[in-house]
Amino acid sequence: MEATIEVDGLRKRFGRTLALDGMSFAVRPGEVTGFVGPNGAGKSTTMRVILGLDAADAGRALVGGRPYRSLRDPLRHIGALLDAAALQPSRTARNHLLWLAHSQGLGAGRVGAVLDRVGLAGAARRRAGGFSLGMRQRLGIAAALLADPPILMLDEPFNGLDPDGIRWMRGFLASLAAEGRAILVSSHLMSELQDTADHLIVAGRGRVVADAGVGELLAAASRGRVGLRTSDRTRAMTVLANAGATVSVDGAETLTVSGLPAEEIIGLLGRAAVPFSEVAAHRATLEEAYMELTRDEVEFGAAQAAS
Ligand SMILES: Nc1ncnc2c1ncn2[C@@H]1O[C@H](COP(=O)(O)OP(=O)(O)OP(=O)(O)O)[C@@H](O)[C@H]1O
Repeated sequence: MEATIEVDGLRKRFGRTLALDGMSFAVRPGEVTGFVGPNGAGKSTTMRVILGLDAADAGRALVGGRPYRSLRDPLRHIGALLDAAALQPSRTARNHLLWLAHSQGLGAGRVGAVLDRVGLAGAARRRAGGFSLGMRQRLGIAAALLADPPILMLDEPFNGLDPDGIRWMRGFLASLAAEGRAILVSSHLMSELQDTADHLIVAGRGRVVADAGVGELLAAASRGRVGLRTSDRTRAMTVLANAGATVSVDGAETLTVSGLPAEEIIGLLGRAAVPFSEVAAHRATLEEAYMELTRDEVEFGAAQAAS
């Protein structure tokens, strides 16, 4: 089976709310695809439709080329974590997974392996009710991996993780993708996906606002900006502005310059004897790329709120 998720033209209305308005994208194998967007953009609804938990009013969602409901052993095709809190608190982690495996006809063989894989082997005999949110996320992912599916779909798996947990999750998702799996992971904090996502689907108001490779997005957001460190900010700003650059202040000694290449900046400052200790092409963060992509969405939202 192909390790892909495809959604095409999904529409879904809840009463007066149009939750999905033509949502369309594809998730490819061997990649972590970040699914991002502000609250209410339709991410969870899309995931629920993919799993057949909500029916779309129009459009279709395919898992490995087929609707979820038509899959014979769905857990062998796609593992999902939608709500880490959905567990029986009195059960131990191990018993939770044994129960799941049993109820899905999977056998107990992989329970130890998945507990190990998510770093919960030491807590296997502890009751899940006493787990932190981060541990619950790991347990939820262990459950999603029980049948060793080629596709994983995780709704906000970074939620509640401390910095160590976030680092662990990034590496973990990357290792799952490196095994050839297709990984769809939602988040509303771009910084969490930095160094993990290969591809981004940005959602806004029920549809896709941007769908692109992360490298491409970062390059586009970085283009033409140069960071400058100088102990004479005022003179540097005057010299560069006179040469036609746009200059903004970042910190006490740092400026961002657009409109001039780094070599020209170095030449201009040198000729004017303005001291500087660093001139470097700006490397955008995922957060900046996202802000640029969603600027129109946000302006629209602000204008709406004001009207
Ligand atoms: N069962 C429901 N009944 C009514 N409205 C719903 C229901 N589920 C979702 N919605 C609405 O649909 C819209 C999309 O919600 P959804 O949860 O899919 O967004 P999201 O992108 O996942 O946001 P979040 O990051 O907050 O989870 C929201 O306006 C939400 O209030």
